[in-house]
Amino acid sequence: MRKPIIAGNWKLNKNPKETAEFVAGIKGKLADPAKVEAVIGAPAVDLQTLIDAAKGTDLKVASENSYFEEAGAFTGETSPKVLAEMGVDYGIIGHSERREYFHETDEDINKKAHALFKNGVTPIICCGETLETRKAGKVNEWVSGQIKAALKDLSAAQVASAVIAYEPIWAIGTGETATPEQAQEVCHLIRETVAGLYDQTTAENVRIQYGGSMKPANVKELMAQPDIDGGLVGGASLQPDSFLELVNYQG
Ligand SMILES: O=C[C@H](O)COP(=O)(O)O
Repeated sequence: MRKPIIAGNWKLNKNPKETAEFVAGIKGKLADPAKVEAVIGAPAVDLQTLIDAAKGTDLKVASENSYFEEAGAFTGETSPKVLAEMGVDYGIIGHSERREYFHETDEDINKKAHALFKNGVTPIICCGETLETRKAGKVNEWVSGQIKAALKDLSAAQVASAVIAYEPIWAIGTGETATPEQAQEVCHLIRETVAGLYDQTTAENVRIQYGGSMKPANVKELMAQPDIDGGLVGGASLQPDSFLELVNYQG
């Protein structure tokens, strides 16, 4: 049985003061952690504040990016080893904004996945197609290609414990959400891809999130889809009330 996982991704928003205020706003109001996992992904400069503020709550913490090397002459990068030492639970990697604006490749993302696992941080591996790719009818080959590349040489046990986020780029921050059927279709394809690469048990264990304008108004119908196990949420994760509505979608 896969536990639902609702993860906020704040992107380049919030400072440490706003981070502490946010956690104060959700304290004591999160869903039963046995029923749903609540995660916030914050900018690197806010992570220590987030970790400190989240102590004693059920909120888990994610980095938004990390490098594939642990230390050395890599100015400006974030070490997966240090993230682990700090107590970060999850590491978002391969977000389409990283791929587009920072030219991250499938190979980089695979190396980052290995580096996170090596340090005991669970990756949230993002994938998803552009509108052009969708219009060209190439969603399946595009997304399954991203998944195959991202998972290269990971063990079945690692993949079973990972989270994959399907985020159609045309639905990110646009207010335009994929229909539950569209989201389900691709999340199912991702699970099938994992089954083909590994086995049925691994595919049944890996958690798959949908991301792209998920909000309180559509969370229930998206989460009702059999292959959607959670959400990776940008805009609607920025305010405590809206994040709480998402995390508490089961009522
Ligand atoms: O990582 C989150 C996604 O990019 C979705 O962002 P959004 O909820 O603002 O559309």
